[in-house]
Amino acid sequence: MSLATRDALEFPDSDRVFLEPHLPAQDTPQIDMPFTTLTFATSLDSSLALSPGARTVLSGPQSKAMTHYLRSRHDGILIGVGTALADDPGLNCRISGVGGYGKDGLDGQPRPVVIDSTARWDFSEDSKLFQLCRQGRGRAPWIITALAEPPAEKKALLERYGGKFISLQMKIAENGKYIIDWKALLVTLRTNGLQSVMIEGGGQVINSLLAPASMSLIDSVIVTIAPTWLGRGGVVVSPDRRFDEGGNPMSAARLKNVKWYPFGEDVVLCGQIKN
Ligand SMILES: NC(=O)C1=CN([C@@H]2O[C@H](COP(=O)(O)OP(=O)(O)OC[C@H]3O[C@@H](n4cnc5c(N)ncnc54)[C@H](O)[C@@H]3O)[C@@H](O)[C@H]2O)C=CC1
Ligand SMILES: Nc1nc(O)c(N)c(N[C@@H]2O[C@H](COP(=O)(O)O)[C@@H](O)[C@H]2O)n1
Repeated sequence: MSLATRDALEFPDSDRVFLEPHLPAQDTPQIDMPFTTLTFATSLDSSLALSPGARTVLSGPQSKAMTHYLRSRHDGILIGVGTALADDPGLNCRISGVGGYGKDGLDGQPRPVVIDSTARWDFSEDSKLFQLCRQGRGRAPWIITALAEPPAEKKALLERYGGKFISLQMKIAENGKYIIDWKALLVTLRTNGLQSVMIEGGGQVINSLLAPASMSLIDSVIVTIAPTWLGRGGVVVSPDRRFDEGGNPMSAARLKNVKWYPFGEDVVLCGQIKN
């Protein structure tokens, strides 16, 4: 076995079948917006991680391979800067047979996209993403920022690896935080060539995307549920509650066309957001 394939993950054809209806069609071009999949791994108490700074393994081996297969089926993979800071993630696809893992080029490798309104991610040549770029096993990130002029040094490093900053106008909330317009972001990603994007997290990204104004932009939801409780204090997926016309609380969002697939010790839930 060659060095290139020794650490590759296997995801058998038999496991791919159930995912197909939930994935972007391979031969249907997306015109204005990319196909958007919301996908993450959660605990039984809806936590993504033990704390905002903690890289936490939830997926078992089979669902981890599934996540990498999903990465191979999307042009882009989007996270918030909180995840970049906490995890120093690779955000590449390690399925056997994609570019860098048994094949030349970068075929099957998604474009990492990081929402970082104020360009606070202090990446360097040592960041995992850039190591993978040097090894021919991943693409350089696009960083979505509210700054019209991102820091020159970071810009130069990014561009050296084929990445870039994308400046996008963002509103500022009362608490001083930038708020992205999800539709504008997705249109921008499509304009930049991405036909499909998987949104992995973390908590702030998912909770804001599941707000009434943006949840309809999600085409597919694929969630891995791991048989563990992380306990209080974790990074929780729990969007703001909604209220009906009478002021009574109602669910924030609900899925339709739901399918559950046991996968190793985990269960994978697929569905679409109910409008
Ligand atoms: N289990 C899983 O599948 C995953 C777990 N995680 C975990 O999640 C944790 C990180 O989550 P969070 O701390 O919530 O950070 P996050 O990854 O959601 O990033 C938060 C930052 O992203 C930007 N951002 C997010 N939403 C925005 C919006 N609507 N408008 C403008 N900017 C926005 C802001 O700069 C914000 O500070 C990490 O511990 C990571 O390991 C992350 C992804 C997947
Ligand atoms: N699917 C899934 N299962 C878990 O248990 C996880 N902790 C995550 N986290 C996400 O994957 C990123 C790490 O990716 P690399 O392995 O470094 O490529 C991490 O940053 C989260 O986005 N996902």
